[in-house]
Amino acid sequence: MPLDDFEADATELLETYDFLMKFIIIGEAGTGKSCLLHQFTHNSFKDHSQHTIGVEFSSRTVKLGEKRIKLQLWDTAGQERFRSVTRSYYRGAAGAILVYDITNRDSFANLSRWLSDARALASPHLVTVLVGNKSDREEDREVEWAEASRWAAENDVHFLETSSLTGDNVEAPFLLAARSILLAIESGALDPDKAGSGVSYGDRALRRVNSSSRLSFGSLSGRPRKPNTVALKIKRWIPGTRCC
Ligand SMILES: Nc1nc2c(ncn2[C@@H]2O[C@H](COP(=O)(O)OP(=O)(O)OP(=O)(O)O)[C@@H](O)[C@H]2O)c(=O)[nH]1
Repeated sequence: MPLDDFEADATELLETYDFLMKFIIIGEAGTGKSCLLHQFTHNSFKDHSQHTIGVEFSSRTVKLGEKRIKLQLWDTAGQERFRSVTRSYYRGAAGAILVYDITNRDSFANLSRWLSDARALASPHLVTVLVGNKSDREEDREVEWAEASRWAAENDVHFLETSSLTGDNVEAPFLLAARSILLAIESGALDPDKAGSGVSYGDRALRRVNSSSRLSFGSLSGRPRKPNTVALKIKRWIPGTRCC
């Protein structure tokens, strides 16, 4: 294959996706949200992490089965003084990664407040994963795994522990949330076409429609999309002539 073709293919693979999902990362200041996200997006520990000011954005595309999912990741500041700003980013989130620090009991005690805020403001189908971070500091543990697991079950959220320092389990919360959201789409509980769902169809899905005149999501969605939502007409206008 000529090098140019190969590069075009590689670029296309990197940039195309089936679904775009909005995620928020929330929880008390200092629990390791930014470091968790940095491990997930850069595969390394973020040295000398500073408090987040307001909100920071990053993204990563993951593969679940045949589906490519682009995750839009909004890392929010945990400090109280930014709360009104950060809350405004909850709107339309499909997934929430709710982080506490296993060595800090206060960060666990405040979880209910974070969760109720997120549920009030994000997508009605919000999928939440509770993350107990800093699992590498076992000797300083203040929150037992069993207690957190119980809280998660009572509040209907997924749960796992991670270490942003060692990288242990850092991909799991994001993949778990994305998978739950995909299942909700498949079951018909979540409609990506609906405003505020926190999910939208990606360019890969659209391109497949353009090339085959029908959408193929395999088992993910049996419902065909309206053709007029994907047809894009571009008319060329030459200066000096009448347009259209
Ligand atoms: N040992 C250990 N330290 C961690 C881990 N994750 C983060 N830290 C440390 O915890 C501190 C806070 O990390 P951040 O990622 O900045 O915390 P944050 O939740 O984003 O804080 P805000 O932006 O203020 O909300 C930093 O000193 C990190 O080095 C971890 O998994 N293990």
